[in-house]
Amino acid sequence: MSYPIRPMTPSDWPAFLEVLMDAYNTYSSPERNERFKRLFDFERTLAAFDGETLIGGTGTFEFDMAVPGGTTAVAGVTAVGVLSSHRRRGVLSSLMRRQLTDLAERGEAVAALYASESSIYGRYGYGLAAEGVAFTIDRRDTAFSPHAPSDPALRLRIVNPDGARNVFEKVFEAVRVTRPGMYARSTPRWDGVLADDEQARHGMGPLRGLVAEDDTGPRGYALFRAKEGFSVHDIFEGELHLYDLHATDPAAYAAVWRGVLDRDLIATFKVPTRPADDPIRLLFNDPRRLRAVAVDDLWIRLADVRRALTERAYAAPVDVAIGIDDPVCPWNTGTWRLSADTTGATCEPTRAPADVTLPVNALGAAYLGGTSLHAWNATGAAAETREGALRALSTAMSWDVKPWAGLIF
Ligand SMILES: CC(=O)SCCNC(=O)CCNC(=O)[C@H](O)C(C)(C)COP(=O)(O)OP(=O)(O)OC[C@H]1O[C@@H](n2cnc3c(N)ncnc32)[C@H](O)[C@@H]1OP(=O)(O)O
Repeated sequence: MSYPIRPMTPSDWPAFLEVLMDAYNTYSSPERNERFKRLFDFERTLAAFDGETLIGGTGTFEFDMAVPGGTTAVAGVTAVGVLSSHRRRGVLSSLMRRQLTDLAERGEAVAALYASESSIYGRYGYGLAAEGVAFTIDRRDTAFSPHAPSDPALRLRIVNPDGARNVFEKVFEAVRVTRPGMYARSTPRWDGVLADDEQARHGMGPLRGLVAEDDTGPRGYALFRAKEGFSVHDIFEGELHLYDLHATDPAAYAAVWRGVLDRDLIATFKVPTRPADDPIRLLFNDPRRLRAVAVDDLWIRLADVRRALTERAYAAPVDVAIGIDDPVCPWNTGTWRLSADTTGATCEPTRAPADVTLPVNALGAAYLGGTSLHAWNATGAAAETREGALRALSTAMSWDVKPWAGLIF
């Protein structure tokens, strides 16, 4: 059966919410729904219909996202859901194909998403491009190394997050361009970050803010929630969840972390996601005590390979003909000559034989600089016909700052 697809209008919103609630087995408060709606540009949504009934949908946000060497426009794919009565009939596949076609036609070369399950999006040409780490830290194990930076000019201040939004924004804006994957936060996006209703709390206490500043202004901040707790012997064993922590310089970074870790009466700190190369691992005296677990961060799909490859810089000069077979976005199929260096790149179709052949997922996975192509070669998914070409491409696509978006959308 085919299910016609068209962009949603505001009048489709209640039906779309019903689909999402059903698909995600969840409930969302009216306040949260309203906040969610404010994030959407209806022209960037798509819905599938069975007769008059909306049975599946998705949308994209327009992000200014950091990539190696700068920032570029990236479509952030979100709110993918299909009514449970209509699953496994190809609705998602139709939505994905249409969405990627629309993006490429609009000149948006790169799509990004957070996947609810890592088995879903590979078939549409997405590759896992960024990984984060989650930490569970015992309060007794948080000593810093004696080499941790410090600055006596820094002061810590506890703030009401609502009243300190401009402080967070200032620090975040300075930091976000430095790490591939981080994206600009619009006002409604900050509304979501700072939301503090019952649902946002997930059983924890109110959102609290901590700012590190000196006479020149803010240099770092953290956003967290805590929950008091007790052992059977009435010993305080509270828990703290750290959500957002950014700083403009090493001393402020260390000061904000210390300000969080030094809170009394907490037994365990949980940090759902940090960058894989988070410097906290170098600051801890005994880094293994951070008890790190890898978590998926961004999946990337090159909707327009040619254009996407010119929208980032490269770590080393490279000149390579890349063969791509892309059944989902057939306009990408062919051989592309990438000539690039540390300042930029050109990418043109070529009749020359390919030096390397890659699935489009591999290019997506490597796009933000965090994934080596070696493993793709080792699984047989990628291959080279010119010796050394794959390693040269992999080296050029790598980047010294690990990618991470750090905020699910
Ligand atoms: C970016 C985001 O928003 S991530 C959120 C994704 N949404 C969810 O997880 C909500 C709950 N799940 C759903 O709503 C649906 O099951 C969806 C959207 C994941 C899939 O929708 P469907 O319409 O059933 O997918 P569709 O029928 O097009 O399936 C296409 C293929 O994906 C496979 N597939 C679909 N869902 C899954 C899954 N959850 N896990 C593994 N494979 C899956 C199908 O088996 C099919 O495989 P095939 O191509 O080999 O035949």
